[in-house]
Amino acid sequence: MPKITQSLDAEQAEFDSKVRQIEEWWTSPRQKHIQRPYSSARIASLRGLLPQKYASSDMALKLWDLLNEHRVNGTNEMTFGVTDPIIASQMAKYQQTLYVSGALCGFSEVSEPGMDCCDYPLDTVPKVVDKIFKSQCWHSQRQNHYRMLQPKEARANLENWDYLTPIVADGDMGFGGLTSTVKMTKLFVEAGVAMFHLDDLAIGKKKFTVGQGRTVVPTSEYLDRLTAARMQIDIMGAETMLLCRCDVDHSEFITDVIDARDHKYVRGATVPVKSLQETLKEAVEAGSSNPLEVRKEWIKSANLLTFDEAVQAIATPEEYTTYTTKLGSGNKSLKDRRAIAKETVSKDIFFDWDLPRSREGQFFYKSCVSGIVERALLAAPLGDVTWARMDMPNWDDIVSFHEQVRAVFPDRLFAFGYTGDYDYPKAGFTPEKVKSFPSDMAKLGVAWQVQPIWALQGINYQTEKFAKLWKERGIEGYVEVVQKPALATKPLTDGFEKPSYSGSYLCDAFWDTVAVRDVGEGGGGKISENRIR
Ligand SMILES: C[C@](O)(C(=O)O)[C@H](CC(=O)O)C(=O)O
Repeated sequence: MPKITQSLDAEQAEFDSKVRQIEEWWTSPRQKHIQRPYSSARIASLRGLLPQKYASSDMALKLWDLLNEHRVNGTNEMTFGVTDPIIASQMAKYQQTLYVSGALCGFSEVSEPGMDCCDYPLDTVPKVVDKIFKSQCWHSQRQNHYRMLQPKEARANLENWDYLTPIVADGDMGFGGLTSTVKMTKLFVEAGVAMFHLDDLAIGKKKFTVGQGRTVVPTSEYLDRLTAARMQIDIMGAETMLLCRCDVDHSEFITDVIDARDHKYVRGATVPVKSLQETLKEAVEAGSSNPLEVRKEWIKSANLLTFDEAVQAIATPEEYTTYTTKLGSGNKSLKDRRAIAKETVSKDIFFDWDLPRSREGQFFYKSCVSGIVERALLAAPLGDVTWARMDMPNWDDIVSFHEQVRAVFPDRLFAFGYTGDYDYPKAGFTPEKVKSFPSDMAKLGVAWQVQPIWALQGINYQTEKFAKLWKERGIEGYVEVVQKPALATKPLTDGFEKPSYSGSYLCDAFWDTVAVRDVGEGGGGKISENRIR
């Protein structure tokens, strides 16, 4: 291996210049809102010596412009989840972005399918992004080639789609410790993603049917995750956008109480009872067949409250006012809260956040809008877009959340996901309100909106209909219900009619270019690239 012979002075000058370049880059309109907790020199020192350029940067800049245009106009992009390049190609005609959903990938892009538990390998979603991005490039190539086969005037009548729609992808909770997040980020950038989201959910603790809610990680862990991703994007010198998703809404647990900023939302038992785990163990040993019911009863008996709620329940109204005044608006730890309560409230406050801890050690957590706002505000400077993921669309909460964040960051971009099983009537939405929901949210700055799992509900529905038709009517049904309408659809659904979706012209052009010959009838007609040139 040859040694690098550069002088120390030259090496230092090169390094200093790289640091200056990074600093300049960070002041660009796309970058200037981001606040890094690390220096440009640290990033320069973390880079390798071979400068790389990533398509992810081009796609991110495109997305950045698109979403900011929407924000300024109070409009929005509407997209849906996709894992299949064929579906992605048709979306390009109506959507300006695509979403690669983790839930969908977990169902269809792995050898062992399962519910949206993020238990698939960390490269699963990046691989799907890579597949779709390459297909977008291919469509763009074949369309461009086909157009350039035609004389200039004829091109006016041809379809001309922008297949290079920026891809937004699901980074879930980063798939492990910080080095996993770094590796996943690298894969996303290399795959051509425009933006990906990282959530504050706990790894391995997504539960759906056991009557328990989501689990979030401490604020500090969430911010570290986002910082790890941002650092890796910076190391790569990419423009890739980071979407900070916060899952506090409807979260029932937090994994740890290491961060005092979370203390006011942690719930504890306010009566001296046996711990939940002891109670469950004893119940099971005594032959209980319904531990869920035992858990429910225990929760009732323990009167779970946050510390401040426990103070309010015990103190006189005057004492509580003195308590909250002394508390101020800072993020006091439980220890500080206890000390203030001791000074201001005459009775003792019983509060034990260990008694309710789950089998896996999680603490009970009170989800509320202020909790989401606090996290979103802390996360915002590390990312580009904010998403408060909601289990149910509560309009008042949606307005309150976005208004509070916008009061601090007026130009903030927001995202929103129409989770598949939203029950709109139950959430108080009239049909009119459902209709205006996207545009109402757009006025709050929610520039990017997604139905993440259409491919489950929608494709299942369409496939079931076609499977029935095929069984009952065979090829006649196919011709009448699929082929004829597909070929009659304008714009074309790219179903076997010229301009050839299959890319046959492109394929023939390769032969043609290599062999410098006409491709003959049935391929590209008599047109050859060499003749056009
Ligand atoms: C967006 C999401 O993360 C996904 O994996 O698609 C899911 C989708 C859903 O549950 O509808 C989520 O919102 O958690």
